[in-house]
Amino acid sequence: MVADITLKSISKKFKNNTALANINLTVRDKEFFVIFGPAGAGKTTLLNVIAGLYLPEYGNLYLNGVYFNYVEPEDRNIAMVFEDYALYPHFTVFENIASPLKSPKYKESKAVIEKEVTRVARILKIDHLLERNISELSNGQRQRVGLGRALVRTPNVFLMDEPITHLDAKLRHQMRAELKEMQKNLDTTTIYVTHDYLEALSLGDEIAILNEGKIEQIGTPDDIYFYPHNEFVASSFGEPEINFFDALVTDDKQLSIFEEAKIQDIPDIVKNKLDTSARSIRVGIRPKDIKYSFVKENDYSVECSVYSFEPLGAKAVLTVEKNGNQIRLVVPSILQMDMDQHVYIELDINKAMFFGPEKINLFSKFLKDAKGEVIWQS
Ligand SMILES: Nc1ncnc2c1ncn2[C@@H]1O[C@H](COP(=O)(O)OP(=O)(O)OP(=O)(O)O)[C@@H](O)[C@H]1O
Repeated sequence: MVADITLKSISKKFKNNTALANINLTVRDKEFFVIFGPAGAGKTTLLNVIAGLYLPEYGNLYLNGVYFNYVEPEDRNIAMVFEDYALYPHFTVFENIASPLKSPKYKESKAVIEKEVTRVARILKIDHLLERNISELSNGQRQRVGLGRALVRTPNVFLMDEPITHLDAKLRHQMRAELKEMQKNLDTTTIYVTHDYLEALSLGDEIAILNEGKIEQIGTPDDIYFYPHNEFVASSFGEPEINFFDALVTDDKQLSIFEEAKIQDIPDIVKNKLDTSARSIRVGIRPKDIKYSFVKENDYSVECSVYSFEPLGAKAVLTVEKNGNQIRLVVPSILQMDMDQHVYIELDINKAMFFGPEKINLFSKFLKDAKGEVIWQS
């Protein structure tokens, strides 16, 4: 069953509040497509538009190239999985998973129901729990039953809205791997909403980043992490967050970030993009790409003072202060630094990203035309 979905110029308002503004995207058949964004970005609204629960004010939806704005939700063959599964608590796992197949629309035979429920329960590794009541399950097991109930219908498309957000960290990690494998086995187009960047990077074949109802970028996890289109995307992916520095472009096309220290020669490929007339640029460097030392090692060393030191197992997040700005680094946790202690840092300019006017990455591979349609992505 082929299921690709295209959204063209979709807009949706709630009174005066624009929840979605000119959304253009294509989800390819059998793709695991992630919609990522902060609270209130419009993620759930977008799923609801695809499911048919909201009609967009403007724009068209296509399923396999066929216009489907006015197809009723129940006729779209789209299964939605929410974080809150609303299971029947007094029924068994089997009965819960089987329930969609007993609805007037499907009314499957007993044999078909038995086969389908067993198939799905095996994929979700809950086949040993089929006779248990929902009230006797852990939260993680309940979430799987909820997924199972969506899976038995073999829909064209799955829509999943933060289905594992409230599981504990260990189980979430495990479920991430299982969801990915499950999707491969099921061979079904999946659109998955999350505000967790690790979930987005590990699950998505492609990720759309939504912010204030607009698409900031669409791309593969590598595109998003290594070529973020703008500062918003760069700062949304990575923990601790990427550091941004204001830099001055000098006449000889070098960069100056700190008065007291030089910056290594920037690569020619970057020089060619720099505009000396603009004079200022923002440099983004991830915390793992800044070195520390306790003595001034060379002309590139910048003296800072320790603002905070957070041990996180083997690694620690060291925050230092320079000229009133905070800079985050990842360091080994055995270092044990004291507040206000002096340290030196060195930026690895070869790992830096460069953001120009409008906070756009000079090396962005994400281009849109005047109508907001993506015209090029590597
Ligand atoms: N039924 C509604 N009536 C009025 N405003 C709404 C309605 N649903 C959503 N909104 C508004 O639309 C915007 C987008 O909301 P939406 O729930 O789609 O965001 P989200 O990205 O899913 O957020 P979250 O991660 O918090 O669930 C928000 O400003 C929200 O307040």
